Amino acid sequence: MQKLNALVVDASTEFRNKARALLSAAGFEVDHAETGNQGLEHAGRTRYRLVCCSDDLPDIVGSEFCGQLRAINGYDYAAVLVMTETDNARTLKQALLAGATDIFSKHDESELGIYVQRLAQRETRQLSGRVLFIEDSRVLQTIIIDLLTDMGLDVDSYTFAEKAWDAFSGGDYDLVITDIMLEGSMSGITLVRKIRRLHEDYGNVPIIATSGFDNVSRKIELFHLGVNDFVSKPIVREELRQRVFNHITSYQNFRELRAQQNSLCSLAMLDELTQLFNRHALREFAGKYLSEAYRFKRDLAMAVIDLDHFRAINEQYGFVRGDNLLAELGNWLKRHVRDVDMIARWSGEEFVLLLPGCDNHTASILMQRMQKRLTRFKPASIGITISVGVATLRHDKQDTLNSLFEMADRAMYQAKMAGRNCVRIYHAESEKPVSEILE
Ligand SMILES: Nc1nc2c(ncn2[C@@H]2O[C@H](COP(=O)(O)OP(=O)(O)OP(=O)(O)O)[C@@H](O)[C@H]2O)c(=O)[nH]1
Repeated sequence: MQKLNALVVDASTEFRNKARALLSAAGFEVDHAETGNQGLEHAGRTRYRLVCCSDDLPDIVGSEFCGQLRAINGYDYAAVLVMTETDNARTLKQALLAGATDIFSKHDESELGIYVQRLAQRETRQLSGRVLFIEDSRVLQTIIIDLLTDMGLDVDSYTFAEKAWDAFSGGDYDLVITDIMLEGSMSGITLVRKIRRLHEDYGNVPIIATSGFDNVSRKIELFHLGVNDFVSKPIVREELRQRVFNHITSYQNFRELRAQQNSLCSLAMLDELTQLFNRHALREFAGKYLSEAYRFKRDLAMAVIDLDHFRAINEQYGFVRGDNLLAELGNWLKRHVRDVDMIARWSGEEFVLLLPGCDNHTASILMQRMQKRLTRFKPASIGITISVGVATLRHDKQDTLNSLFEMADRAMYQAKMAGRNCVRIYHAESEKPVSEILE
């Protein structure tokens, strides 16, 4: 990494001191010169990352200084800032044409301060991340691996796209840099196409294409294919460095945001105590269960499960133990329902289970089985029983989640009335839960 150093060229001691303070605060080591020629001499001896000069030097004008500075070896990519008293468009144009990076007013130091802070942050920020790099020229491979490792990145380098594709399938990369024309049976274009076909977790990785051709229509084709950026050969080290920096940082920011979004989403969907879905999540996902049942004319059952005498359990063992019981029960329920089912905590000690493909009879047999297993399970070492109400979707009545719940809840209430620890089915014909007890 190049040293973070700067040269201030200005005849005014006051301005030199101000500029030195700003640059030092941003982390630059600062040298100074009073005239343009002195400045050029310094620049000839030391390669500065940033040069800040007045447009009104005692010996040469600022634009001429910029031109001569750019001609010195190693100054192609240095930041050259011209400070002016008279902020006008002509000075700006002249300075930019002569090779200045930007022009700042001496009357507003904050702009210069922001610029140097940003530059220092970019220059000193060590990246971390993994790069998949495919290049068949050994010389170029060495140069680019050196650049990327210097930036703090881990590089997996390949000569053939086939091998790179194998590595990509098993790796978690933050960037892919691939030559488009590669030796071997798979081209860089095929590799890009394969990556972009993947699921978004991997398929969104940024891709920089490199190639010796510099044809605009081919570049546009590559963008259509899904390439994010293009660097022509011969590759300019500094250009690639800046592009890599931008792609890696924005992709990592994007991933961080997505992870935050997912965790917020699961926080909003999960019940904290039992780690089951909450009522909100049930409402969110039930639509899919219902619409599939209607669309494919399939059965959909709902079971409302309520713990018996939980108030007495709380009173006997304490609320904390009651909480532990609910947490263990949540975990147990998750493991004891089928993958296709959805279980949610509806309220305190009441749970709702959606059972796609089950009619009343099948659902009640499943619930009866669950009841028996649960009696043996003893969450938090407390023997419990449950009362369960079961109902199925009535296709002719266009039931909703609410109406399905109402029926299953009424059946559950009947189970309580019948002495608890039993399953009751709601029967649509009579609009009343029948006294069918499954024990
Ligand atoms: N520990 C604990 N208790 C809870 C929680 N949520 C609700 N409860 C308790 O669950 C009990 C529910 O009591 P009731 O509605 O009378 O029901 P029950 O005692 O189970 O009686 P039945 O349902 O008729 O068998 C109340 O004492 C609530 O305080 C919770 O998150 N943790």
